Amino acid sequence: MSQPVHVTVTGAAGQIGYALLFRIASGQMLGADTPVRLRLLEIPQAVKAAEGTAMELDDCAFPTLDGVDIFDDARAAFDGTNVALLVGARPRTAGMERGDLLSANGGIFKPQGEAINAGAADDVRVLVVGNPANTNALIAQQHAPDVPADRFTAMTRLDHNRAVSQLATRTGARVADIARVTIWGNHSATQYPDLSHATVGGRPALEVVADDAWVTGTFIPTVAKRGAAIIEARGASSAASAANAAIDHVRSWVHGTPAGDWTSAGVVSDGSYGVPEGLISSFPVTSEGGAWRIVQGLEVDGSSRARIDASVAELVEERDAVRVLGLV
Ligand SMILES: NC(=O)C1=CN([C@@H]2O[C@H](COP(=O)(O)OP(=O)(O)OC[C@H]3O[C@@H](n4cnc5c(N)ncnc54)[C@H](O)[C@@H]3O)[C@@H](O)[C@H]2O)C=CC1
Ligand SMILES: O=C([O-])CC(=O)C(=O)O
Repeated sequence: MSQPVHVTVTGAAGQIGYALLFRIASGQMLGADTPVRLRLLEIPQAVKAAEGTAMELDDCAFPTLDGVDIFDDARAAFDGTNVALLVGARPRTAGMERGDLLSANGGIFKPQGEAINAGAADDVRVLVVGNPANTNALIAQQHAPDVPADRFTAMTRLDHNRAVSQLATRTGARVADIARVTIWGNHSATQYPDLSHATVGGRPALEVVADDAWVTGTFIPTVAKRGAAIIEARGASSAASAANAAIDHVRSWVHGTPAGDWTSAGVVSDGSYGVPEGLISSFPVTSEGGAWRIVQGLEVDGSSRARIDASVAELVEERDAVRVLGLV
C-alpha cells in the first residue's frame, strides 16, 4: 500500500460527520488501495463526542484506516493535509439574520482558510459542505492566497444527485441511464437544476419527459427545495445523503468523471457563462488529471439564462455582504 492520504474533516462530531467518516475510512472515497489518516477537527465542547466516533472507527478494523487524530485547533488539524472536508459550520438559529449567519461563519472559514494556507500539503483539495457553502468556500479561498484558487470547491453534488434521482423516477429510467444533468449557481433555493442538456438512455431528457409544466412546476422546485423538505420530514437536515455527495465529489475530483458525462460542483468562476470571475458558483464540470474543468460551449436559452442570472445575483449579494464585513 502507498503512503496514507491525510483527510481532515471539520464538524466531525456532527451528523454529517457521523455518516461520512466510516465511508472515508472504509476506502469508499479514495479507493480500496489508498490508506487514509483521518484528522478530525471539532470545537472543544465536541471533542469528547469525536473521541467516541474515533473509538467506533477503531472498532471497524478497516484495513484502509491508518489512524485517527483529533484536534480542536485548525492549524494542527490542517497541517500536511491532502483533502479537507469543511463540514462544521454555524447553523442558523432563531432570530438570526442572514448577515449574522455570514458573519458567524466568517469567524470559522477565515481562520480555516488561513490554516490551510499555512500548513496544508501542496496538493490539498478543499470541499466546503457547511452552509452557506459557496460563500464559506469563497471566504476560505480568499484567506489562502498561496493555494491555487481552483483547489477550493463548494458542494452542489447533493443537488445534482437529487436532480438525477427525480429525473430517473419520472422517466422510469435507471439512474445509470441519466447523464449531463447540471446544477448552476448557489447551493440554495435559487439554484437552477437544468435538464436542457441532460439525456435519458442517450435521448434528450426534455424530449423523453415531454412535459414543460413538470420541469418548471415540479422538477426545479422539488430539487431546489429538497433540503427544506428533508428537514420538515426528518426533523433534521440531510446527513447521510450529504455525506454520500461529499464522497462522490471527492472521488470524481481525484479519480475523474466518466467519458461523455459530467457532474456539478461549486468551483471558482473563470468568467464562463457570464458568471463573474472569482465567484464560487456551481457549473457543469468534468474532472481529468485531478482537476475540475468547466464544460464549455453549452447553449443557454433565455429561460436558463434568467435562472442562472438570478442565482448568481444571490452569490454576488452574499459576496458583497461578506466584503462589508471585511471577510473577502
Ligand atoms: N452543501 C450541502 O449540500 C449541504 C450542506 N449542509 C450543511 O452542512 C453543515 C453540517 O451539517 P450537520 O453535520 O448536519 O450539522 P451538525 O450541527 O450536526 O454538526 C456540525 C458540527 O460542526 C461542529 N463545528 C462548529 N463549528 C466548528 C468549527 N469552528 N470547527 C470545527 N467544527 C465545528 C459542531 O460542533 C458540530 O459537531 C451545516 O452547515 C449544514 O447546513 C447540510 C446538508 C447538505
Ligand atoms: O437545507 C439545508 O439546510 C441542508 C442542505 O443544505 C441541504 O439539504 O441541501
